[in-house]
Amino acid sequence: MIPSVGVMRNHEKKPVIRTVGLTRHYTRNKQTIEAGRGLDLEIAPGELVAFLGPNGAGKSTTLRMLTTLIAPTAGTAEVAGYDVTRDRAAVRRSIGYVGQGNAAGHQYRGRDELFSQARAHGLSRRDARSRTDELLDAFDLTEHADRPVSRLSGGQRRRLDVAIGLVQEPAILFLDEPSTGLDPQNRVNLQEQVRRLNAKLGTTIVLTTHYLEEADALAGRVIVIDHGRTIADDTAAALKSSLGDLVSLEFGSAAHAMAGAAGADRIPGAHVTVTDTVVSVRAPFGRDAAPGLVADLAAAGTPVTRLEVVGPTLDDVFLNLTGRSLRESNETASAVDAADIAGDQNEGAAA
Ligand SMILES: Nc1ncnc2c1ncn2[C@@H]1O[C@H](COP(=O)(O)OP(=O)(O)OP(=O)(O)O)[C@@H](O)[C@H]1O
Repeated sequence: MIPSVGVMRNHEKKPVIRTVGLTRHYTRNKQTIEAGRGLDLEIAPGELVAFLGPNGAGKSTTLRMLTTLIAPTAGTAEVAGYDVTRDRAAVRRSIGYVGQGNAAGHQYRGRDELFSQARAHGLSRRDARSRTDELLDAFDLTEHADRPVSRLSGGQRRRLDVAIGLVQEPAILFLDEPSTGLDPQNRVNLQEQVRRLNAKLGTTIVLTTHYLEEADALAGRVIVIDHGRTIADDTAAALKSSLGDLVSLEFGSAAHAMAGAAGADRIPGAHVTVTDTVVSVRAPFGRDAAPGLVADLAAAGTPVTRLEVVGPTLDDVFLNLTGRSLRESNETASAVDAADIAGDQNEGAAA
């Protein structure tokens, strides 16, 4: 059973993000694209939330509405108590936002970018300098800090982008695919920074990702988005445990496999499929049930010749919900021509 959608976990705290029926349509080649379809959402202060979904699911669109960069077609959203349509300036003052592109200007040094951001947010020269050094160090950028941004690698620029988003220690931080373009080591480094910010300062963080592992490892709450809709909303652990383990049993013959399938069917909540001599069983607590099942089948003269138990991944959760693999959906969607949508990307960007 998939847990409730759009439920705020901490009911004692007033939500800092609340959406009701949040909807966004685009028109492309005279066709309407429903990038956001009636999102109802409440996020409490201090939550670390990942929007997980394949390319084109509507994650960025949702983030761009919440950060006032684009206007909703319908529905409402409040961020930090301000309406994203009526109080855009107040919303912007209350948040940090790191978009998908490299926001850092090219002619400046990374150090200067950070320093000017810190000054722009009201820090004294001394504090701005120490904040700059702290962020350069945190993102392993110290040795690259005095090079023009144009000469940094894509991964280094991405880290600088995120560092810039963290300068003013916002109460609410939105990160649009912060890890894209980073190598695994820098990805872990970034995740560590995000986690620390959340834990140390209680910053509410909403990030988008199509990395299953990232959502799994980092976020306290995973909101799975597909075709502009929320299709699941819970902790990664709860989403996975709702699905259960996958137990594969191999037999010496197809007849034994049929007997195995009948035995596996008795496991509570089991979903059993048979392919030739292999029986696949998806069941909550399948791992715990497997030894007993194997023993029973051996005693009945239909022994298992090979056993494998695999815990569920978030990809399995997505597959179960949509009938598609998240990984494959990403690959397919990546092939779509991005040039088509470049037209109104910047709509509403000027406050
Ligand atoms: N400016 C635009 N004009 C027209 N269609 C758009 C525009 N921006 C997004 N779309 C479409 O809206 C849908 C949702 O896009 P969105 O960028 O929100 O998805 P996403 O989940 O963030 O994907 P990704 O992981 O690739 O960033 C897609 O079908 C996309 O092609």
